[in-house]
Amino acid sequence: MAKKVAFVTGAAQGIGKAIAQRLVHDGFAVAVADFNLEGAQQTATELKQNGQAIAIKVDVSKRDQVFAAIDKTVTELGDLNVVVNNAGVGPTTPIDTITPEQFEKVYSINVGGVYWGIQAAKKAFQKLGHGGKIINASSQAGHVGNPNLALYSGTKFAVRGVTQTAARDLAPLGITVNAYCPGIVKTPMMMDIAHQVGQEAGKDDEWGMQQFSQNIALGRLSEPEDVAACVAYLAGPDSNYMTGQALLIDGGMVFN
Ligand SMILES: NC(=O)C1=CN([C@@H]2O[C@H](COP(=O)(O)OP(=O)(O)OC[C@H]3O[C@@H](n4cnc5c(N)ncnc54)[C@H](O)[C@@H]3O)[C@@H](O)[C@H]2O)C=CC1
Ligand SMILES: CC(=O)C(C)=O
Repeated sequence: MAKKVAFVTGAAQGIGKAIAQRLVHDGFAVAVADFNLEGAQQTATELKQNGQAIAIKVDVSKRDQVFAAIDKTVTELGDLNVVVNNAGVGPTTPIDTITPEQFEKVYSINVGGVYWGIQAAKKAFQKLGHGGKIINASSQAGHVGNPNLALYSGTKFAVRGVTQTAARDLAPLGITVNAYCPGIVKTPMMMDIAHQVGQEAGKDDEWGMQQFSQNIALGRLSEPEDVAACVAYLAGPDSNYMTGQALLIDGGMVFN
């Protein structure tokens, strides 16, 4: 079987790292792309014990950097089949505290990074003469408004909209576009959010996390690997007849 190549952003840690690990396990050569080059290199070194991986520094909010990172992936790994636009930031932003600078930063990364990843993937797939799969990070917070996350939640609703429209635009090229919507995942991002929510209420991190974990039907927080398993499905042939979807992987928090 021909080698498959995946490009994963935000793969130095957390969910992106788990996705990169799972895709290598599934036989992909993986480009670990992150703003944090040292972390990306560390992940790539670990992945190389089980397969092929490279590390690439990229700021996903910068269109030119995303195109250059995808070009580098094709040059070094020889193909491109899957692009996972996973990188994101999640500051807590009570509605009246949002500044133009925060708005610019969070939308540039969480939404801009998805637009640039889609454009660069489309260009590369067309140049390579085949279709491909684009997979974007949304969230349960992109299905229901989460308290104190007005800015973040807005970006994750936007990612669902971008995913649906891109799915329609790119279907004639043999490109599918889907999103994954994790619930509360034990990663550095979620630990930071729990810490901030706890501090604002004069409570500790554990209390902060409990505010998010109360309504999970399956009764536990998510591991990054829970998300990676569903992304592996979106990256593989079993999801070939699926496009424009936003898959909820939240242990049963949001039912729609
Ligand atoms: N942790 C959670 O509970 C949930 C996370 N998500 C989403 O999943 C994705 C991954 O989240 P986590 O792993 O939890 O986050 P994390 O904060 O643990 O890791 C994010 C990674 O993205 C990288 N990154 C940040 N800004 C970047 C930029 N401009 N360019 C390139 N890389 C950049 C960071 O260096 C880091 O390695 C995000 O899009 C997040 O919004 C969605 C739902 C729940
Ligand atoms: C960080 C996030 O996506 C949450 C709380 O759903």
